[in-house]
Amino acid sequence: MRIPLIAGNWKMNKTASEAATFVRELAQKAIPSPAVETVIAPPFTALDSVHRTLGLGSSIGLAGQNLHWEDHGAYTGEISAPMLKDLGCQYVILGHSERRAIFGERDAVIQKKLAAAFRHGLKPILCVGESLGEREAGRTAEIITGQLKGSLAGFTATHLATLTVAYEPVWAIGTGKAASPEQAVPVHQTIRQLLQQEWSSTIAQGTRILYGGSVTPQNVASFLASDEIDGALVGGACLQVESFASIIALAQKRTGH
Ligand SMILES: O=C(CO)COP(=O)(O)O
Repeated sequence: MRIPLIAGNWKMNKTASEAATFVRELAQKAIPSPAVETVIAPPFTALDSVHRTLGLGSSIGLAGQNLHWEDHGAYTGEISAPMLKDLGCQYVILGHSERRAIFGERDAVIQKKLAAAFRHGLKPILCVGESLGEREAGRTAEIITGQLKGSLAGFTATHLATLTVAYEPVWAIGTGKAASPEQAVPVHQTIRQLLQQEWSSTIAQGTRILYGGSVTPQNVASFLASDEIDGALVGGACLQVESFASIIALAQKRTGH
């Protein structure tokens, strides 16, 4: 049984003090439920204030938005896995399409980052997704498969036990044009089949695959209606307490809690 995950990727939004106000309100509005896991990924500078505001034992988990593959050293401007752990993170988002497109991250680098996450017990949320041109050229499955094989190369089933994959079509991110469930589900199936082929059916059945790209309170239920879609990675709609809390509530409703 895969417990659905609703994760909010704040991207480069909110100062530490704005973040504290936000999570105080979110903790009041979002009713905790064991049926749906909730995670937020504030910018690095807000992690400490969010962690302190939520307090120990909060039902809202924390994720970093990125990390460096080394634990420490001369890497100006970078943040390591032990630093994220120390600030209360259980998760880290890796391979986001904005990291790939704007910062030139390739699968081989994402692989090293995944290794750092696994080494330190941070659960990675690995993002994959095709561009509009790639989809229109009928290359979606090939692109997703290549990204997964490249970034997951060399990892064992034991490593993958803590992996979450997020399918985020690049053309759906921040555009207000979400994929339809009919477009997303076959890609989720492709991802699950690859996990089965390359690792095991236990890994394939146990790995959560989220959908991301213009998820809103209006469309989240249509994604979660499919057994293939184990939650959502939310961008814009996670920045307001009302909309993120209602996405969480809708996910809980889907699971009957
Ligand atoms: O990139 C995303 C989450 O990681 C999705 O962003 P939007 O929900 O704003 O499209």
